[in-house]
Amino acid sequence: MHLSEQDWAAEKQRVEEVTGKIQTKIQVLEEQVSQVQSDVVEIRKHYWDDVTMDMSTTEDAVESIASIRQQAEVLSERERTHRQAFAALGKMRKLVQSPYFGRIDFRERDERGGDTIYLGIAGFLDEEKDDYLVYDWRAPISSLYYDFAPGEVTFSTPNGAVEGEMLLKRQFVIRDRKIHLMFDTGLTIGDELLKQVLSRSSDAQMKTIVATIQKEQNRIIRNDQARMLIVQGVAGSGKTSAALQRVAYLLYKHRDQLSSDQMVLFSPNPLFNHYVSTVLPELGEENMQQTTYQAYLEHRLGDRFEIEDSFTQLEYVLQEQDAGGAAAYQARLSGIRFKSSSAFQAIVQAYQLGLQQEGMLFSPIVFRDREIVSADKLVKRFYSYDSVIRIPNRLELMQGWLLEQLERFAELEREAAWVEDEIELLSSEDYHRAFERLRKMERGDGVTFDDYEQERVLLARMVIKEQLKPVRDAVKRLKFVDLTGLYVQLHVGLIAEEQAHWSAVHERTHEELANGRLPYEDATPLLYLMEAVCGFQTNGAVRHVIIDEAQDYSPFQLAYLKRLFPRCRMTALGDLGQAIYAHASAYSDMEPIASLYGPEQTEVIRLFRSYRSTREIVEFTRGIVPGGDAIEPFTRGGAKPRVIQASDRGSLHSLLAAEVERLRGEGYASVAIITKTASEGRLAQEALEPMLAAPLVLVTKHSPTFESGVLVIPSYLAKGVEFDAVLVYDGSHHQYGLENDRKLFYTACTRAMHELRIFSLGEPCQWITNQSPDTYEFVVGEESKIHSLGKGIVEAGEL
Ligand SMILES: Nc1ncnc2c1ncn2[C@@H]1O[C@H](COP(=O)(O)OP(=O)(O)OP(=O)(O)O)[C@@H](O)[C@H]1O
Repeated sequence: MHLSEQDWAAEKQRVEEVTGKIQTKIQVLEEQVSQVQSDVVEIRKHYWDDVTMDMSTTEDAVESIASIRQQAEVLSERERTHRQAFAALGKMRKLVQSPYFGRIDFRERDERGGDTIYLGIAGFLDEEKDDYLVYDWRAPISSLYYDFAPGEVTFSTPNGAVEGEMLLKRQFVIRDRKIHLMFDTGLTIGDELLKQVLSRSSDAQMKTIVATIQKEQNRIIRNDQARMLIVQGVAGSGKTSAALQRVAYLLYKHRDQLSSDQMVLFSPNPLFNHYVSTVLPELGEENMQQTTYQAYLEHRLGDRFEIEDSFTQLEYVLQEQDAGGAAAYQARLSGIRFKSSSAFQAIVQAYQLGLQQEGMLFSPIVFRDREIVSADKLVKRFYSYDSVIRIPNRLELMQGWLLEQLERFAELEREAAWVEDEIELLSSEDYHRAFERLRKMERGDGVTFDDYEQERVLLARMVIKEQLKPVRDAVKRLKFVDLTGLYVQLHVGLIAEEQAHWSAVHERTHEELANGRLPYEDATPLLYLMEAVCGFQTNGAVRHVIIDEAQDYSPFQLAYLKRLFPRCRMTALGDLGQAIYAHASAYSDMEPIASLYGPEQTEVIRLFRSYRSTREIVEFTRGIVPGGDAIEPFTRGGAKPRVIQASDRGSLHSLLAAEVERLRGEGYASVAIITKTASEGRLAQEALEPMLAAPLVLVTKHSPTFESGVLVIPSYLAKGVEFDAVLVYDGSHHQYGLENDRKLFYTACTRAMHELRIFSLGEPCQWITNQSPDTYEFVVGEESKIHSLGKGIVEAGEL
């Protein structure tokens, strides 16, 4: 809609006025911050000057403690004020550059006149006039902007619904305190603006979307009812974006009860953690806790086993599958699927119940190769307790008993020859340390260190105590429970159940665990068994858990997370089209997630519109997955995806290198060569690196971050992220020919924002050839022609 010169002049003037006032506020805050900062420094410096310490009588002592406490309170109040002022200053510094992005004129029903409301990433109050010059985008009234076109509207407030009429909706792009763009919009938040935002080059880190949140995304962001909110959205539909703005919204709405450390995001990999870590700070909020499921497993079981990660498991599955899938592979696949299921969880539960009566296994308590308490004795002790006592409680009783046994053992060991030897071996430093420690320990007992006999007794005690420490610690951590044995025994019990390939599964599990390795599919069941036996751990402090790529979690893992966070609300983001793990492809809908809290507590929001990629890319990629017809492209045009067939690996690399150079020449900042596996990635990197002008970075599961530029990245690590241009390294029938490869291929292709090129060594896979030929261009690349063109950069289209 065309805006008049007066409109422009008025809005320009307003921007000047508002930014002027924000600037004044910044000065005030800067002074406040520096003042409070010096207060804090002063208090810390003179902390003890203002404290009166007198311990002569009880009253004096009480007074002294009160005086310390008072001083501590003064300090902590100042520190809090400093934190708040500093955070407010950060927000104002952002706001002054771009104070708002939207305006709505709203008249409440049965009222005259109306209000003009400007929306920005934070609110700004003109304190003198008590007037909000900018409303926070999360304020109740701001939802009008995202949900309605001008006309009849309604929004919810804590005091109920407010109805009225929206008279105007206007969008702005303000940078460096200047209006760059301004227009009045209709129903959706200007497609034009969205097009502009989406056309820009991708970044190594995600951006906020507050200025262009779409109506269906707003439903996700502001949903405050569901215990379990499932967002089932197609690739690039803004699931992650909506979830992050949702965190910001919840932190704002519940600012008195909720803090960022009570929210946890489970990311698909550490790279993704880094990719999304800038969104909340950009919105002036602190980041929530970010982790991966793998990191949690490491935290719980890392001291007992070398835990396989999900990527290594996936590499195994993909490589063995391509190698023809021998019997061992089939057995492992079947084991992975079964061990991920709720049925297996129920078996573990039933097994734990059975252990109340019989079957508990323990490791003997051993010290210096001597058995202090045998496994048999431990079993007898365990079953000597009343059978109504729960297993974890019995173990607690055993723990106390064992610690007593260790005390007794220590007393008896005092005369042992090894103790004498150890004392002899004490260095003079050790000896001195021992002396100091003993002096402190024995203070008041009238014991002196001059008495040789006394000295020897004390040193012996100390030596034994130190040497026994690991045994005592292991007892405290219930490590005398033979967890591995219990888990293997569970497998033995299932052999008769005729579960497919079970003998092979059992053998493999046994062998791996015996070598201290824990396969990924066993990690959650074993952890669950450990907790069922030793006592469940829960985290009641966490109030919101967000699971990204939720389709990649097994039903068992989801149930585990539910138990771990008993007081949380959950947001699960998923796309079945991208379910790439062997355990995940075992189910074909979101049922395992949907049934976690039951239908009454669960709400599902579906997103069909894909924002990441151009219309042409979406029209191609939606043909790869079943049900892809429902995917709606956004109206941003670009080139059709191009499939380039090479006859041998040499020409594949030449074609790829030429394409990379061409795309870089066109100004694309991030170009990703996506391989199926990590080993294919290494091969690609070695071959291509010498052929390219720019450095070629190989991204592995150990890379903590990635920057823009040219990357080689395995498909599963590219999950959740995006690139200006994607070059699928080898989309041939040979590489992606099986049904199991389809989702991996889809995941790789949907990472592209502007350009998609699929190279193929030989015949392309059926996920390409089954599509309508209108959706892509097909080129047979011939190396001879590359040379004949006689230039470094070759356009595949010219071949
Ligand atoms: N309302 C919006 N305004 C601007 N950009 C948007 C909007 N919604 C999504 N986007 C952009 O679309 C891209 C994809 O978003 P996002 O990564 O959140 O999608 P996703 O559904 O999590 O994708 P995937 O499942 O494929 O990883 C991002 O660049 C994001 O900034």
